[in-house]
Parts: sequence; structure tokens; C-alpha cells
Amino acid sequence: MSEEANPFESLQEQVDDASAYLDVSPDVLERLKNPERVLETNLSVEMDDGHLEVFRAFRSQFNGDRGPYKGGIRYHPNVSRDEVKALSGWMVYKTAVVDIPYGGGKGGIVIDPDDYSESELERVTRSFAKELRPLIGEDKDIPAPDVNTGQREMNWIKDTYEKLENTTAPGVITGKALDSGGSEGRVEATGRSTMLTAREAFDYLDKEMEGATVAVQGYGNAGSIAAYLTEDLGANIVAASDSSGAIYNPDGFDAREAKAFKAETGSLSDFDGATEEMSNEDLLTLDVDLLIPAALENAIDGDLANDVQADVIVEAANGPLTPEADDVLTDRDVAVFPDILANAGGVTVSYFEWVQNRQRFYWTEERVNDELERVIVEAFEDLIDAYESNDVPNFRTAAYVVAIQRVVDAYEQGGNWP
Ligand SMILES: NC(=O)C1=CN([C@@H]2O[C@H](COP(=O)(O)OP(=O)(O)OC[C@H]3O[C@@H](n4cnc5c(N)ncnc54)[C@H](O)[C@@H]3O)[C@@H](O)[C@H]2O)C=CC1
Ligand SMILES: O=C(O)CCC(=O)C(=O)O
Repeated sequence: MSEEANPFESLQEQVDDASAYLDVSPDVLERLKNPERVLETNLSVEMDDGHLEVFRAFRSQFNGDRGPYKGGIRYHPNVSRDEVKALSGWMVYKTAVVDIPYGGGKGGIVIDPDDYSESELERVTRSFAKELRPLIGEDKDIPAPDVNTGQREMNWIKDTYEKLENTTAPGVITGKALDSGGSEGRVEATGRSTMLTAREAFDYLDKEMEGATVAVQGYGNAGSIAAYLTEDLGANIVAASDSSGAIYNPDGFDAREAKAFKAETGSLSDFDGATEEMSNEDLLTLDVDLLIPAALENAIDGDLANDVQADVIVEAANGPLTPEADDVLTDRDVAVFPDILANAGGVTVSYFEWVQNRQRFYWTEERVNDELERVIVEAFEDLIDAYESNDVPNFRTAAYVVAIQRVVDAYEQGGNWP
């Protein structure tokens, strides 16, 4: 196994690769590769037994040329400054490729939420919200969920912000519960964009989705929903994994039942729809029609990429392939459809949530899903146009060509400000 890639360096390499196909000056390129600012703070929080614990937390505001900074907040022991910088950069190019009026940001706390009670997590989250308060706002920076955060944490942040500001501002954060100003369809939105990208990709590549075999790495919000929506298209989910291991059934299993089993027991192991258990690495190298990495960065590195047998990869996770893996898979003609499009449903429906919050007028789930489908299909078409009209090596570079041009246009149209 090669040395773990630094996600921030991976992002920078992706931007460099695509900029070579565009007329971008070296100084503008520096802007495109580095965050505008990063908050790094220590949260001192009282635990249930009275002792104080300190948690390192970050918020990176990468680029705001196209609108307010936008992006999730992650709770994970491996959160680092460089990871948050990378994730915030990917948000810039994600919001640009689907052409919604946002920049990119991301935050995180170094914490394993499984080790803390709900009241401790609430105090940690409210403490982070207090630190974030000067930076965030409905027109400034709008956080959202990511790994290990969801409606509960978003509601705590909204409540803290509104109390400190003595106002109502539901659009300060997205991914909220419905009763707190959330949007229909947000919970499913990330997986839905992965399904839509896979559907469009199979169509473009003249592949049949009916009966296609699918393996999903990471069976959380993004992965499990991508799995059952792809199953609804006629595909056969044959393997899935979470942090405790992978399950497999060559004849396929019911993706919704697997999700319900994990929700009930906390893991996929012993799910009776599976015929065998396997390692996470074995799942990633299964001979399937479609592989959906939906866990964390660097799931597939250059070494493992040589063993990947899937025909098509659609990335639900952010940054699951290292640049070396990309090179190997490009050489091996494996079609990779990138994260910045394939998981953009989350931020797109976050945008719809924010629009609804600003208008105090709420949409039906059908309207949300129809608008999301329109956005993803149009973005897919833009990506294919860029792929076919530039001599780019793969779909990722094509997506960045589209996205970078939009960010550069917005920056240049802004004129000079010292
Ligand atoms: N939740 C959202 O709206 C969005 C999430 N994403 C990305 O999707 C990915 C997953 O996020 P969520 O589904 O929200 O998180 P989640 O916390 O709901 O689920 C993550 C899943 O990955 C599993 N996992 C962790 N390490 C693993 C490993 N080494 N092998 C296999 N499984 C492993 C966990 O057990 C869990 O089932 C992340 O890269 C996130 O940034 C991207 C866009 C939006
Ligand atoms: O919903 C959002 O605003 C951002 C979701 C997110 O963090 C992501 O797309 O990686």
C-alpha cells in the first residue's frame, strides 16, 4: 500500500491538471488552489462528569467568488486542517459544476461522536456554533451536514446562531429537520445525485442498468440511498460495506432491507440477505458493473486501482480516489464519474432549502426531486460537452474544466479590489 495521499495536495493536483486546458494566469491559479481563510479553534467543553475536554475544530472558506461559502461540517477523529481545506475546495468546484450561486467552504471537529453522550455532543456543537458565528450567515457562509452530522446538529447550530443574533435566520444552515425549516428531499439528495449520475453515465456509455451489478463502499447517508435508488432503476446491489466490514451476495440483496438492518443493529454484519462477508478491500476489487465509493477520501490508491475490476465508478464520497488511482484507471479505461458532480445533489437541495427559507415558501418533494434531476442532467451534459470538445483524459478533468472556467469568469468580472 502506498503512502496515504494528502487530500489537499490531491485537490491542488486536480485543479492544476484541468487548468492546463484553460487560459488561467499563474496568479489566478494560486487563488484557485488555496483557501481564502481557515478558522482553527479549540473548543473547551464540559463533559457530563464535570471535567473539561478540548476539541480541535476548523472552518475553511475556500472561495466566495460565485456566492456565499457553502459546505458541510464533519465529525470524525481523522479531521485535519488539510482535509478540511481539501473538502472546502471540492465544494467550490462542485457548486460551480452544477452552477448554483455559491462558493465553497467546509468545517470539521476532531471527535469520534460514538464516544460522547447526546448532551455532550450538543455542548460541543453549540460551542462550535459560537466560534462560527462571526463567519457564518445567510449571505456569508452556510454550513450543512457531512460525515457523522445530520439534522440534529444542524438544528443546534441554527438555534445557537439565532439566539446569539436575536433573530430568525433559518437559511444560516441547511440540512435541518423539516419542522425547523428543512427541505423535503434533502436527506435523499446526495444519493439521488449519485443515482442520476450513474443513470446518465450508463446511458452515455451504452450500458444497461437493468441487471447491472453494483458494489457500494460506505453504507451511510450517501451510500445506502444511492444503493436503493439505483436498485429502483433495475440494478442488482451485490455488495456493501461500512467501517466494520463488507457483505456480499452474488445474486443481490434488498438495499432498503440492508439499510433498515444497519439502522437497527448499527452494522451490516450478520445481515441475512448476504451470503458471505468480505474485507473492504475485496469489495473495492469485485468484478461488478458499477462501483460506488461512498465512505471517505483515499479509498482507492494507485496500487489498489490496478486491481479494480468495475467497469464504471461513480463517486458518492468526496475524494475517494487518489490522483495516482485516477491515472491508473484512466490508462485502464475505467470510466470514473467524479464526486463534484455525482454527490452534488446534497448541496443542490441545500440550495433549494435556502431558497425556500429566504422566501418562507416551501416546495413539495416532487418539485424538489424534479428540480434536482434537471440540475444534475444539465451538469452531466455540460461535463460531456467539455469531455468531447477538449482533449482531456477523463471525466474528472472535464468536470474541473467546466467548473474552473465558471469560477474564473466570476472572479474576473468582479474587477480589482486590493
Ligand atoms: N451527507 C451529505 O449530504 C453528503 C456527503 N458527502 C460525502 O459522502 C461521504 C459519506 O458521507 P455520509 O454518507 O454523509 O456519511 P455517513 O456518516 O452517513 O456514512 C459514512 C459511512 O461510511 C462508512 N465507512 C467509514 N469508513 C469506511 C471504510 N473504510 N470502509 C467502508 N465504509 C466505511 C461508515 O461506517 C458509514 O456507514 C463523505 O465523503 C461525504 O463527504 C458528499 C456530499 C453530501
Ligand atoms: O449541503 C451542503 O451544503 C454541502 C454538502 C457537502 O458538504 C458536500 O457536498 O460535500
